[in-house]
Parts: sequence; C-alpha cells; structure tokens
Amino acid sequence: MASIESTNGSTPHRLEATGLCKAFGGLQVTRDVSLALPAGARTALIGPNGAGKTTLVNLLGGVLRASAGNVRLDGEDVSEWNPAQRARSGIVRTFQINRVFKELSVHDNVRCAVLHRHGLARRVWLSRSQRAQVDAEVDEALGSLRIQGQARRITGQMALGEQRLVEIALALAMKPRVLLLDEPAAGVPESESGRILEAVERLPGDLAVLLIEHDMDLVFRFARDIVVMVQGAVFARGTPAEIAANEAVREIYFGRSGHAGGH
Ligand SMILES: Nc1ncnc2c1ncn2[C@@H]1O[C@H](COP(=O)(O)OP(=O)(O)OP(=O)(O)O)[C@@H](O)[C@H]1O
Repeated sequence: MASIESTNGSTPHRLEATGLCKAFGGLQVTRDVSLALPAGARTALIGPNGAGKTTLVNLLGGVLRASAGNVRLDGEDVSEWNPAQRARSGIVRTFQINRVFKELSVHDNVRCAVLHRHGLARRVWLSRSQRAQVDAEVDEALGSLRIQGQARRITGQMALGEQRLVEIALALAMKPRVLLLDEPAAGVPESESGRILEAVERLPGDLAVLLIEHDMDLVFRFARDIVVMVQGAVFARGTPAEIAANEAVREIYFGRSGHAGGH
C-alpha cells in the first residue's frame, strides 16, 4: 500500500484514533479519545474497572462503530470497515476469553488462522506449495513465541497460560501490523504469568502493540508508554516512570499507597 502522509507531512502512525466518542443509551463511555501507535509501539492501556478500555478496543477493532471520530491504519481511514476487514488489513486482537479450539492440536489451531488469512479455509485440497507455505507460516508463528515444541499437543489439555500463548500465536498468524492484546494474563495463575510476559516481550519489533491489562507487573515491565483512562476519557499518558510518579494517577487509579509507586 502506498504510504499516505498525515496532514503535517510526516509518516503516518500505524494506528491513529482521533476524537473517538461512544455512548450506550445515555451513558457516554468513550469521550473524545485520541491515541497514536507508531510502528514498534509498546503501549499499555490501563484504568479502573468500567473506565472504557474494552469499549475503546472494540472501537479500534471495528466491533463497535464510534459516534464521532475516526480510526486510521497507516494513514488509511478504516472507520467504516467491519472487524473482518480490519483484521485482514492488519488490526488484529486477542480476547480476554479463550478463543482457541480446545479439541485441536496447537499446530492445527494456528493452521486454521493461516488458512483463513489466505482465503483457503474452505478448500478441501491444497497444492504441495500451498501446504508448504501454510506450514512455514504456522512454524513461524509458533517459533516467534517459542512454542514450536508444543505443536502436537491438544490445546485444551494445556495449562491456561500456555493456551494464552496459542491465542497470541493465532493472532500473529494473521500477520498483524497492530496487535490489540486484551488482558492476556487474565485468569492465568501467577506462576504462569512470567511466560506471558516473555512472550509479549518477544513480539516482532515493528509490530505496534496495545496491551490492556490489570496486572501491573506485566504493564510496567512491558510498556514504553502508558495511557490511563478514567470514566471514558484519557486521564494521563506518559512513560512508565512518568505515570508511576503522577500523583493524580496514583490517587485516582492506584490509591495513595498504590502499586505504581513501587516501580
Ligand atoms: N454493550 C453495552 N451496553 C451498555 N453499557 C455498556 C456496554 N458495554 C460496556 N458498557 C458500559 O460502558 C462502561 C465501560 O465498560 P468497558 O467494559 O469498556 O470498561 P473497561 O475499562 O474495559 O472495564 P474492565 O476493566 O472491567 O474490563 C461501563 O460502565 C460498562 O458498564
């Protein structure tokens, strides 16, 4: 795709949301939110329960339509695109809940995603070169998370933390330009969350990643930028050090003696 320059003449951001608004009935849950993720972004979105994080991810991924504002991918306006169109173009998300096929092997789960991306999901027969290409892409997705050794395991028999890695592998098999990681550590026992952190730390360098997460250890170890949402609006943004030192964030979000101060 040709590079489309933003209005100030610079290279466009991978993902740029401008002035997003959303209401459910009379409840305004997204208030004029703007967010820019350059290539290689490692941004965490945090905020108390009900702050509007999931709604924002749904607006970025196309599950919800904004009542105002727009979303651009590498400069192209994708605001009217549905989730499938956005995913095919590179805005890929994982979900808080498990979306893997539990009865399939890890390899076959990821293979489904690769076939889907190539429009081959309904094909009964693949040529030898298509099979080789699909298998190579499955190996690449598993390899980038270092779970190629688990390829033959039945996904439903794996620990929850390992299943989350399979989910991230499914997302990587879609060849994302922007990855929206929705609470990858949710429900995962602490003993396994280290593996999730290792995996997200190894994501491809040029991928723009937005992590929504309540686990502050993961957030502060992963993020180079943090966006804090409160009541549907961006309350603060900055580096982890800036957010940790932000007294208003500590009071509103973490509580006076909150966790952020410890990092
Ligand atoms: N489909 C919906 N209809 C009505 N209200 C909704 C809907 N989805 C979300 N909300 C409301 O919008 C607000 C923001 O919810 P959202 O799930 O985006 O917050 P969140 O920051 O992701 O919370 P959590 O951290 O608990 O997941 C909440 O008050 C929620 O009740």
